[in-house]
Amino acid sequence: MSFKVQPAAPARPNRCQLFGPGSRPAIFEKMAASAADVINLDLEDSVAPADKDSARKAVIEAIDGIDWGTKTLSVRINGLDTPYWYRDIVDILEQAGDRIDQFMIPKVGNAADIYAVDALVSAVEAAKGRTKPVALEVIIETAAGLTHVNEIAAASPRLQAMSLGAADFAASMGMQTTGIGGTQAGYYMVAPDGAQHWSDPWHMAQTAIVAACRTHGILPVDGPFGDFSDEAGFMAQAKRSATLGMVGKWAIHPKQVALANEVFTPSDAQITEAREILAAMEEAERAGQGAAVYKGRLVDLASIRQAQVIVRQAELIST
Ligand SMILES: CC(=O)SCCNC(=O)CCNC(=O)[C@H](O)C(C)(C)COP(=O)(O)OP(=O)(O)OC[C@H]1O[C@@H](n2cnc3c(N)ncnc32)[C@H](O)[C@@H]1OP(=O)(O)O
Ligand SMILES: O=CC(=O)O
Ligand SMILES: [Mg+2]
Repeated sequence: MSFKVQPAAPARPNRCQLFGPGSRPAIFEKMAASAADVINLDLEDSVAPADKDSARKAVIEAIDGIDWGTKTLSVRINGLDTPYWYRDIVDILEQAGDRIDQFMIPKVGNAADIYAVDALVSAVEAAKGRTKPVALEVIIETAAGLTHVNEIAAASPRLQAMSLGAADFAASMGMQTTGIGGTQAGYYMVAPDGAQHWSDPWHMAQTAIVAACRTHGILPVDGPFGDFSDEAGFMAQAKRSATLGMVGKWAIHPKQVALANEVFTPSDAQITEAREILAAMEEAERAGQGAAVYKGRLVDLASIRQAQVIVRQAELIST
């Protein structure tokens, strides 16, 4: 272990982030009634330029006008390369109440992007005497974002979560696909017997995001899976993300909420196994041993840390 202890990520459930266009207020109540842990009201790419002002107004009304329960309420602002983003922040912080928890910043390219938003948020909060600081979350969805992912993760104490945005990421990288997440037809290897084996084109970006997040105590989240009719594809993508250390996934359709919650909630079997490993290690410790055998396999002090990840996830969700 480094001298610097790995910081803990925010202790709140983030298994599913349900998105909805800010220009479609008719679905806001449905979003609030969903089983998603986080709600993302979108002012960015799901809102046409002509609707930016009216969507912002609708979101401001909805922040206080709808009962969001205990959900984390986040608004995705427009990108810093647009004329809209400063007004998203200023109008929301001047006109909406304290129920907003977080701004999501899309297409971040470096730490200075976060600094700019942090500075603006801080100024408006101070001017309005707001006592609840708004948190930030970011999307890594450009080549620059991935290149600077570590400095982005370290950029502000307001930062709580970081998502991979597969659609814009693919576009920025020049990837030859129009799919949003999941298996890509061109990304395969040929085995000696001629069989095709699909590989995961999102793996490197996901792993880089998880490492940056874990280094700086931020929640790593998998972004959208566009084909909402493909449940098996969503589940496979989500399971890969969970296996790599991500804590949740976006839903771009209500159908996907239950799927994400299922994958990112440890199963009873996983919890039982984790608790048995911890018990086996306590027994080993009492016997003066640092390693033991559990169901025919090695468990040691590292296994305690692995098992604690599962137990902590389960405890977080049950509270
Ligand atoms: C690449 C990115 O940036 S992704 C993030 C930005 N994108 C978004 O926010 C898009 C979010 N999703 C949507 O806008 C919509 O789900 C769409 C356009 C994909 C599909 O919308 P629809 O054609 O209305 O879907 P569908 O007819 O299957 O909806 C079924 C029900 O769910 C509701 N619904 C649709 N989307 C949502 C949502 N995001 N949240 C809650 N409820 C929703 C519908 O109102 C409908 O309700 P009803 O049964 O009471 O009539
Ligand atoms: O914003 C999300 C994306 O995939 O692009
Ligand atoms: Mg995007």
